[in-house]
Amino acid sequence: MNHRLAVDLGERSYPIIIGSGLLGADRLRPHLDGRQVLVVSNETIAPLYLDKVLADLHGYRVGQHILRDGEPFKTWDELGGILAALAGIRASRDAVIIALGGGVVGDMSGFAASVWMRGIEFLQIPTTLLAMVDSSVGGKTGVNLPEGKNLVGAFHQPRAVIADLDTLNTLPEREFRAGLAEAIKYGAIVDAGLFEWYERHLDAILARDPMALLEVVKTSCTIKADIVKRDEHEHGDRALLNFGHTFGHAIETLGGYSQHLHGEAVALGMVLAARLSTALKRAPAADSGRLTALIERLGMPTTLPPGFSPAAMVAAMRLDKKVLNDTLRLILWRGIGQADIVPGVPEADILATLSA
Ligand SMILES: NC(=O)c1ccc[n+]([C@@H]2O[C@H](COP(=O)([O-])OP(=O)(O)OC[C@H]3O[C@@H](n4cnc5c(N)ncnc54)[C@H](O)[C@@H]3O)[C@@H](O)[C@H]2O)c1
Ligand SMILES: O=C(O)C(=O)C[C@@H](O)[C@H](O)[C@H](O)COP(=O)(O)O
Ligand SMILES: [Zn+2]
Repeated sequence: MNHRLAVDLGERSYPIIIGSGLLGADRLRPHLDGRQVLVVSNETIAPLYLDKVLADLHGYRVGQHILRDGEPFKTWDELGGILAALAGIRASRDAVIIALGGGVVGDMSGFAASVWMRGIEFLQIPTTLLAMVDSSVGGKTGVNLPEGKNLVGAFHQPRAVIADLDTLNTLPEREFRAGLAEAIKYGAIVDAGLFEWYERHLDAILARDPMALLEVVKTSCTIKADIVKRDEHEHGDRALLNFGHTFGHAIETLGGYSQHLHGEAVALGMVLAARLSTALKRAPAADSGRLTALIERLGMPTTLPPGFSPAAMVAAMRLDKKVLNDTLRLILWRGIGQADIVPGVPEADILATLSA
C-alpha cells in the first residue's frame, strides 16, 4: 500500500509518494515531461539502486553522474561536475535531473537543477531516512563552503518525491539514527504528542519495524509540507525547522564536515538549544532533560566534544543564515512541542551554555 501526500504550492505543488517496491515499478514516467534525464547518485548508492531507476527510464535519453560519497564532497567543485555532465548530454531546458540518494545528493542535484539554464525540473528519490523525513521535501538546495554549511544555494522545489522505504534496508545504523534525530525534531518544535510517541516507540523504530517506519516518514513529511506551504522561503515559521541547526552547523563546520553526521550535529545542537532555553528561563528543565534522554537513547553525544572551543563555536555561528543586523537569531523553545524564533540572543549566554 503506497501513500501520497502533497506539498501545496500553487503551480509548483508536488506529490510525496511513500511506499515499498516503488523503484523498478515504472513509477517515474508520470513525473517526467522531458525526454532527457540525468540521474545523479553517488559511488555507494549507485551500485545498489541505479539499475532499478534506469529500468524505469526506457525510452528516455539518459545520462548518469556519480558523485564521490560524503558531506566533505558537498562542494562547489563537485557541483561543477554535475553541470559538466548536463553539458555532456546537451541537456536542454526540458531536461530533468533525478536525485537518487541521501541529502547530499539531493541538495546538490537540486542546486544544479536550479541553475542549469536558469532552472530545470528535478525529482527526488531519497534513500536515507534523513532525506525521506526532511531534505527531499521543501526545496532547499545548496552546497557547503569551508566557512559554513549550505552557504550557497537556492530554493528550488522538486517535481515529485518518491520515497521507497525498501531502500532503508541497506542504510547503515549510524545513518539511520542520524535521520531519526531530524524526525524527532518535528515533535520537539511543533507536536508534543509526536514527541511522546517517539519516547514510547523508539525501540520499535530502531528495530526498523515497517509500520513504525512508515509512520515516521508520513508524519514527518506531513508536518514539513504544512510548514513549507505556509512559508516556502523562510520569511517566518519555516525557520523553526532550523531548531538545533545554528549549533549543529557550527559543529559540522568546525569538524571539517567529517567528524559528525548532519543528524548527529543537529541532535547535539537541539540539546544545546534546549539547555540555553532553560538557562534563559524560557523552558522547563524537565523538558530539556527529556530531550537529552531521547537523544542519549539514539547513542549520540549530548555535550560538546573536546576540541570544540565555545569561542570557536560562537565565531562559526556568526555566519548562520538567520543572523540579522549582526546579531544571532536562534530557534529556542518553550518546552516540548513549542519553539520560537528569538532575535538578539546575547553571545555571553550562548558561551555560558557551551562552557557548562
Ligand atoms: N534540503 C534540506 O531541507 C535538508 C534537510 C536536512 C538535511 N539536509 C542536508 O542533507 C545532508 C545529510 O543527508 P544524509 O543524512 O542523507 O547524508 P548523505 O546524503 O551523506 O547519506 C548518508 C550516507 O548513507 C549512504 N546511503 C544513502 N542511502 C543509502 C542506502 N539506501 N543504503 C546504503 N547507504 C546509503 C550515503 O552514500 C552516505 O554515505 C546534509 O548535507 C544536510 O545539510 C538538507
Ligand atoms: O527545510 C528547512 O527549512 C530546514 O531548515 C531543514 C533542515 O533540517 C536542513 O538541515 C536545512 O538544510 C537547513 O537549512 P539552512 O537554511 O540552515 O542551511
Ligand atoms: Zn537539518
